[in-house]
Amino acid sequence: MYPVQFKRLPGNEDVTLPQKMSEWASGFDLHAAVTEEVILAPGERKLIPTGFAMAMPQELEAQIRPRSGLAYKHGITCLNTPGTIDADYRGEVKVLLINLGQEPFSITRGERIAQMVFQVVPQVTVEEVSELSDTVRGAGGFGHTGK
Ligand SMILES: O=c1ccn([C@H]2C[C@H](O)[C@@H](COP(=O)(O)OP(=O)(O)OP(=O)(O)O)O2)c(=O)[nH]1
Ligand SMILES: [Mg+2]
Repeated sequence: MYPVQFKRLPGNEDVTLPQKMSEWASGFDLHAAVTEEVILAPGERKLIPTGFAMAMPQELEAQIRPRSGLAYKHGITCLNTPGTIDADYRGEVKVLLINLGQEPFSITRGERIAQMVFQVVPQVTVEEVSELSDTVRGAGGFGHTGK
């Protein structure tokens, strides 16, 4: 178990902190901390506040992912999915939503807009080299094995 801390930001006492909606859910649902109703027009993107900041062990990251229900029913997704929350970030967590649907979408305070999944990030060493090891695939990519 990795210890993660959530800090409610001032003025957001009424906004639910990230929470799992079922016992074994991967994601903690994130709630909008908008002060008034926000409308996303078709094609429009907006950065939505969540009203909290957090701290996690340095070997973790958090990913901000869309909710499939909003994507399926309304075409609402995260533009930068998965959004990356670095372990050393102490600012407010925000969600970059975009409306890929045909209708305006309304976001009200407290509504669940996205989810956050924690991941372990392997620590690596890097070095610059002049030759890489050979593989069967080589430089083939972008569909070179067929459709
Ligand atoms: O969906 C997101 C993505 C990022 N962030 C915050 C946390 C993250 O640690 C920081 C930087 O994100 P990222 O590295 O993706 O953005 P950047 O454009 O590289 O900014 P920076 O130069 O600050 O790293 O912004 C969010 O709150 N929500
Ligand atoms: Mg960055």
